[in-house]
Amino acid sequence: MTPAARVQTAIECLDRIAAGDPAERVLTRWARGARHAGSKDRAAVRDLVFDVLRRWWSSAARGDGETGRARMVGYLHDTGADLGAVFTGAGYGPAPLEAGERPTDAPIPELASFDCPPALADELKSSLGPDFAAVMQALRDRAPVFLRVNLSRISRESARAALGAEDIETLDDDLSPSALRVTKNARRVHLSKAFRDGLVDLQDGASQALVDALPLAGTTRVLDYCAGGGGKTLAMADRHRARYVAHDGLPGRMADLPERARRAGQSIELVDTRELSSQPPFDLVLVDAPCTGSGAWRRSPEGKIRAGRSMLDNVLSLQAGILRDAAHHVAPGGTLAYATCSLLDEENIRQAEEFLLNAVGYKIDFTQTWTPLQGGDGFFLAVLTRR
Ligand SMILES: C[S@@+](CC[C@H](N)C(=O)[O-])C[C@H]1O[C@@H](n2cnc3c(N)ncnc32)[C@H](O)[C@@H]1O
Repeated sequence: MTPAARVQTAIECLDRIAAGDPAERVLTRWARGARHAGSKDRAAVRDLVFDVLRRWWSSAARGDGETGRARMVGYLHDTGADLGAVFTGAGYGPAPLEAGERPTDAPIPELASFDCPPALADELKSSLGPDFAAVMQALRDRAPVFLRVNLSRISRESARAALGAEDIETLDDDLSPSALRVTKNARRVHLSKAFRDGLVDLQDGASQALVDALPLAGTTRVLDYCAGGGGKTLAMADRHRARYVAHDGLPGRMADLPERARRAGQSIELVDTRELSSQPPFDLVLVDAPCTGSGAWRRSPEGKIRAGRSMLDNVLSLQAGILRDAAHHVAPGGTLAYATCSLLDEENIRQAEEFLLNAVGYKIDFTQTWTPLQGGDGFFLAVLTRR
């Protein structure tokens, strides 16, 4: 595909996403039908679509319209691209720009310039305070790719050297002693020997920092109540030897965990909700709760364009129910660690405080937050101890 044809394909995908189709489904459907598209084309179209999703409002304001085409005009203009070279109509590219389609350089509304979802602007402003503008700006760009080094198997320095031998360049990252930031050939990580041998895994740097902060020392039984793909289960298991049990309300989400655990040389027991009810209580229960994902909007920008008050209200009641249920599995003297990748106080500190109002015998030990200004995703952690 020519670069212009990739742009036209991204425009068509954006129109479907704007109509409500999930981005992953739109991209998968297009890729299945596009026999002419190679892996580089698929990656380029995906990148373009996700770039525009990250800049949903500024691209519409700059391109003066809400179609995929207007947004693409606004986005490409914002990045300094030569629109005349792309919008030629040649090689399956987008048709030439008409007179009324010129992008604007006039000032655009402040919220649009931050690409802040209007429906949650007040919540984001009050939660982020003086960091609001800087965090929203950071969320307009792609997330860095981080690796977690399995330090029980290899040092960070040796992992960096092993990756470097396959032309994958990385830098140590301050977020965590296990974190490497990939600076070259991130797309090759999956194919590398270090990855296949379980010496490194893909994991955001703030996720790793969050696991560093968990009071795992002295625990012998640990439950990851919302384990999903098991990123945090595996990070915990690499840091501290204990028996790890993984659970998820949607067990299908854990489908990759056995293979990831095998690669990492870890043993993780997977249970469903019924099996969990007959397990003895745990020293530490991690609840990495479903949330708006606002801290990870760089990585999953579709969440930003779908965000709204009713979605937030739904996750708030889901989180409250999950906390109540998970608390039943904490042993006396044990720890309930509540985490989200949200930037919103309502999902974070206020959710933890609400839980404490009704849960007898718990107190907050400490809380910690990370924002994209530290380089990784935004995260919140409340460590609650049970008497
Ligand atoms: C933020 S994700 C977890 C990510 C995972 N811990 C990781 O590090 O990769 C939240 C998970 O909560 C799960 N979930 C949703 N409702 C749940 C429930 N009622 N009980 C337990 N897990 C639930 C979702 O299926 C999802 O996998």
